[in-house]
Amino acid sequence: MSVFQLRKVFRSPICRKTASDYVSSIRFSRLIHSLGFATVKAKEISGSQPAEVHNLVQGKWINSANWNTIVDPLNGESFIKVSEIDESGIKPFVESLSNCPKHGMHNPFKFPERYLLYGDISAKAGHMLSVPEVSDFFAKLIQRVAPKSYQQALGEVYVTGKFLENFSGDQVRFLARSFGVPGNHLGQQSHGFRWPYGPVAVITPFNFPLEIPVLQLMGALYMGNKPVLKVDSKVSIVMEQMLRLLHDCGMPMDDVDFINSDGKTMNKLLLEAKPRMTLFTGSSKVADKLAYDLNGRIKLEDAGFDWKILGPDVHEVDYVSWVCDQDAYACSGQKCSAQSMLFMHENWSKTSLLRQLTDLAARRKLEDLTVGPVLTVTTGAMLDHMKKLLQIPGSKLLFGGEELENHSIPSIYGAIKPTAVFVPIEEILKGENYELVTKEIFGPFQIITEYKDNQLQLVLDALEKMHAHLTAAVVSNDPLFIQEVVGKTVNGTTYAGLRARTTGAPQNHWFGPAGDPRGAGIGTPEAIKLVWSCHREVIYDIGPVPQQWKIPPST
Ligand SMILES: NC(=O)c1ccc[n+]([C@@H]2O[C@H](COP(=O)([O-])OP(=O)(O)OC[C@H]3O[C@@H](n4cnc5c(N)ncnc54)[C@H](O)[C@@H]3O)[C@@H](O)[C@H]2O)c1
Repeated sequence: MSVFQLRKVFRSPICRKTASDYVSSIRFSRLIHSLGFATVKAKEISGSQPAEVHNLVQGKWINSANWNTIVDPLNGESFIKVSEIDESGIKPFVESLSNCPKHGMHNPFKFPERYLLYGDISAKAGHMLSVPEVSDFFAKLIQRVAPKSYQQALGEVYVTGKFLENFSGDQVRFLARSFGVPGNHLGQQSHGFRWPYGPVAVITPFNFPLEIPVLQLMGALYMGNKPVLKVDSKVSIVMEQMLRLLHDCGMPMDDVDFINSDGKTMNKLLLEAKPRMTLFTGSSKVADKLAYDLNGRIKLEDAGFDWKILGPDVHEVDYVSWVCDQDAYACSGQKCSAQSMLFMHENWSKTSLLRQLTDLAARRKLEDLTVGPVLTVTTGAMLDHMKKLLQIPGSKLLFGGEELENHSIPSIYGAIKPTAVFVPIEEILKGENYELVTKEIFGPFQIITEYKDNQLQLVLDALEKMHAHLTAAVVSNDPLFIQEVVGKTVNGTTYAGLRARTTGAPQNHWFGPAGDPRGAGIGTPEAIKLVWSCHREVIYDIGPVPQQWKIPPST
């Protein structure tokens, strides 16, 4: 949008309204036409009525000649056609990013009205996601492409809506709050500002098709950047629809570019367009490649091998068993925060915990998607991994370890029952086993081990050797135990206390890895400021020069 157009928008009566005026004025019409933005019907997408996903660049929805067909993860039908840009088609995206200067679309000295615009857009979009018809639409659309239970999918929409509500009104401008420090003499003051990077890129994976891209994209926009967004094509239909909702809520068409492509094409786009910052959420392998290719101009939310320790104090076995089951197997274990390893104090082995974990896992079924397709690991790969683990002395299969029954999940995806393999703690630490045991299996799969009172150091040694430090849980109400474990570990999102869990990335607390200077965060004001802005100091020194001042000797 040009300066002229922007001024026109802000002189328009709509822009003089407050966000809440606007929300109330649209409430009635939204209830009737709340899906006016949508171009697909979540439930009706099928092999005979395939949906189409388009690209957005320089303010226009475009197609390429190249259509990637996505198969329904539940039955293998070709149900979505994604218009994918190949390497020959990236020019408009490169040009679009290049048109954004380093100082961004807005900053505290340029178009501050846009902070308010994004407060308004967030208010409207947050409201839209709270309309049952709209939240149901997104929950069902998420379920179609990243199958998970309705409650898990709706949870994703809820968190996204609450996040948007959090940044309504003046909250976007408060993100860019500056501070001042008095100087050494009259007229001098230093001011610290949050400054945008300008052209940026957001790359996100398949498992949270709405929450991760919306939270990161909006953070980028709030701070004044111009993002190009790339979501895994398997699920990009969700963000395509969400962008249409955001446009409906007042987001200027040319503020965000949206590209569907394979990883290689996106990599090329990044090398040519040279975004000043890239936020990558996905596997550590791609993360490390991009960190190298982009000379470190990147922030990462990468793999999670997340652990939970059950401390020596045993309480509320039913509750803790239920949380363990949810952490390991909700969304078929495809949360980056899923519990990958459970360290159980021997006191817990004497309780019904393991039996309850077995029973809770057995309740999960394909019909309600409490267990379902695994989108990045095949059944064969998961079962092979299990077989390798079972060769470790003392290891045993606790439950699962079989393919799901009566399913039509295509063989490119995985379909196994929730699985737990026990491996003795002493064996985990052995050099020849450690890498195998701590390999992230992005599916319903966990390792369980046991430690005795005098073996806590072995547990801490195992944690010290891990390379990913995303989430963790210390299940204990013993403050000295919590202190010992939290003090000797680094995970970025650590829950401590009886109700501790590993999963849970709501909008109200920081979520992200620690122990890596490239680590990003998501969700909170601190995460947005860290990832999407840099510090700029302006030192005002306006004088006056003292009377009688004379040129001093050189120093
Ligand atoms: N830390 C977090 O917050 C978080 C959140 C979700 C998922 N994850 C992690 O993501 C992984 C699962 O997702 P995945 O297997 O689909 O990840 P992935 O790394 O294969 O893909 C992630 C995204 O990167 C794109 N991509 C792939 N190669 C690329 C390249 N060379 N250049 C640019 N883009 C490229 C993909 O198309 C996709 O959109 C797991 O390891 C999981 O732990 C982490």
